[in-house]
Amino acid sequence: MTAELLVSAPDAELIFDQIADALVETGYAVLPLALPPSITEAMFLRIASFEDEVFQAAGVGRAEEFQLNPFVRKDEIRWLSNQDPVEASYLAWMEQLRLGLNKRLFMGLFDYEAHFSRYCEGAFYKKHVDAFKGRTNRVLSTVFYLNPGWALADGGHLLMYSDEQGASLEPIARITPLMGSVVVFLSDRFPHEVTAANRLRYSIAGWFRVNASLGPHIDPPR
Ligand SMILES: O=C(O)CCC(=O)C(=O)O
Ligand SMILES: [Fe+2]
Repeated sequence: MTAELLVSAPDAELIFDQIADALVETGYAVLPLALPPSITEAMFLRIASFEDEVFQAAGVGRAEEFQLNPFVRKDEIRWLSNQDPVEASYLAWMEQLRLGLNKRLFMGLFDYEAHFSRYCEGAFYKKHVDAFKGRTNRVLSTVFYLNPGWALADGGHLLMYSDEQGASLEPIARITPLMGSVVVFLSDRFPHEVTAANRLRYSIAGWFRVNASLGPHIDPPR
């Protein structure tokens, strides 16, 4: 076996099977390693290389409802684009996932948008849902983590709640943002939060969308 084979990508079709099965069973999937290590590594180097000015304060709501609210979220973001070859390789993998899920689950996923997120020390994102039932075209959320050697004491956990639970109840999942992990979940089903990070924390949040355009009204890209 060559060295290249040893570090070869996890079989994408198998990964897509796992994600599809988990979505059917529980509505969410957590995979410790999904993307080819070369993409993970390159994306880490990319986000780590950004100057502060590259990021913008993350807001809440979309379009005319958009507002900054540092009591809700303190992460900073930068949207991905196909202009950069590294970002394009990540988006290409997500495109494969889009097609793979449409094939397996007939989800009608139409496109994908994603941004880098940077949580500086102390940053958090309070409990929220990524989509309100019937009010959005975001249907499936993805989060990808780029943090080598994340310890429990580093905080910054993604806590997922079941939508039937009240505010005080225990999360159904507590996810460590460890390098290479991927979380995929139905956007309108799971309230979730990012607890305060005790060190710099990188993730990429993304959303598969359905085409919600009706008649001549073209749904805005963002
Ligand atoms: O970074 C994470 O773990 C999740 C971020 C998130 O929930 C979001 O950006 O909507
Ligand atoms: Fe979210």
